[in-house]
Amino acid sequence: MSAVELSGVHVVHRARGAGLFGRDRVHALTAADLTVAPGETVGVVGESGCGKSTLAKVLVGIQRPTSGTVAYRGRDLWSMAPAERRTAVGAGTGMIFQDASTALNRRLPVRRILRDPLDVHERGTKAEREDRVRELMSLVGLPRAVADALPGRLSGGQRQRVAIARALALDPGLVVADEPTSALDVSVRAQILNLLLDLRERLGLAMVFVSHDIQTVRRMSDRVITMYLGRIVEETPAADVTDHARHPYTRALFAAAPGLLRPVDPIPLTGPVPSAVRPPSGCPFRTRCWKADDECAVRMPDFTAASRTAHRYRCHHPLEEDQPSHRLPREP
Ligand SMILES: Nc1ncnc2c1ncn2[C@@H]1O[C@H](COP(=O)(O)OP(=O)(O)OP(=O)(O)O)[C@@H](O)[C@H]1O
Repeated sequence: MSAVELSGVHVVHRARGAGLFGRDRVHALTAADLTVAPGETVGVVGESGCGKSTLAKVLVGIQRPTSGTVAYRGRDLWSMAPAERRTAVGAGTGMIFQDASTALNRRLPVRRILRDPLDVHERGTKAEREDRVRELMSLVGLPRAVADALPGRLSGGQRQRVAIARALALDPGLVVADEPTSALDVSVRAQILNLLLDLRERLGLAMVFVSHDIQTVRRMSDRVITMYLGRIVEETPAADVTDHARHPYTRALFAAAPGLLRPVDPIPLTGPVPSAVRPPSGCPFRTRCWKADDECAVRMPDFTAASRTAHRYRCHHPLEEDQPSHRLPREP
C-alpha cells in the first residue's frame, strides 16, 4: 500500500493583492496525481512558483486541497474527523523546512523541541519519552551536550539536524523535505544530504525531496517529478532524467543545471514563466517551448507512458527517447 496517494488534487488561492473581493485566483496545484511507495524517494523539480511547496504542504496535511483526495495508507485524510486527522498527520508524516532557524521554537532547548511531539501525541511514559529524545539525537548525530542548548546556540547544520530529528520523532512513514539544505553553507550541505540518505536506508522512509538544486534532487531520488505552473508534466526514473526525459521542459531544466558529468549544450528556455493567475491555454509550457505548435495552444495532453518503467509525460511533441541532451537540435 502506498505511503501517500494524491488523486486529482487542485489547490486554488485568492491571488495575493487581489483584495477580499478580488476575483483573481492562483492555480497553485492543478489535477495532481502522485503516489509515493514505502521506502521510495520522489524528487520534485521546477522553477520558482511552479507549486513545489504547495505540493509538499498537501502531502503533509498542512494545506487542504480545494478538490481531490489525499490518502494516507489508503485512508482519505480530509474525510477523517479533525482529531483523527491530526493524529494521522502527526504520526504519519514529518516535514523538514528550508530554514531550521525559523522552523524551530527558539525559546525551547533541543530536548524540549524533540519531546514536544511525543508529549502532544502521548507516546509512552515520561521516561520512555526521554529515552526517545536521546535515541533521536544519536540517530541524527547530535552530541548529548547540546540537549539543553537553545537553537540560537547551535550551528546551522546542528539546527537542521534537530529539525530532522523532530520530523522523525513519531516514526513517520513519510518525510517531506522542502529545500532542506538551501539555507546551509556548502560545506555542511553534503553532511545533511548524506544524513538523509542514511536515515532513508536505515528507517525505510518514504521521502519527498523538493529542491531548486536539481542535480541534488537527481542524486537523492528514485523518481523525479517535473512541475510547471502548478502541473506535474513528467515523472521520470532519476537515473534517466538527464538524457531520457521526454518533456522539453525537463530536458531544458537539466541541461541548464551546473555540475553535469559532461558538458551539455544549453537548451533554449527563454522568456518568463507565465502568470499563474492567467495561465496560457492548452499546454502551459507552450509559450517557452521550441517545439510548440497550434495543437499545444488548444489542449493540454494527457499523460503518455514511455516504454521505460515508471516514466510518463504530458507533451504533444515529446523528445526522442534516446536522444542525449548534447545532441538535441539547436533551435531558436
Ligand atoms: N497563500 C497563498 N496565497 C496566494 N497565492 C499563493 C499562496 N501560496 C502560494 N501561492 C502561489 O501559488 C503558486 C505556487 O506557489 P509555491 O510556493 O507552491 O511555489 P514553489 O514552486 O514552491 O515556489 P518557490 O520555489 O519559489 O518556493 C505561486 O504562484 C504562489 O505565488
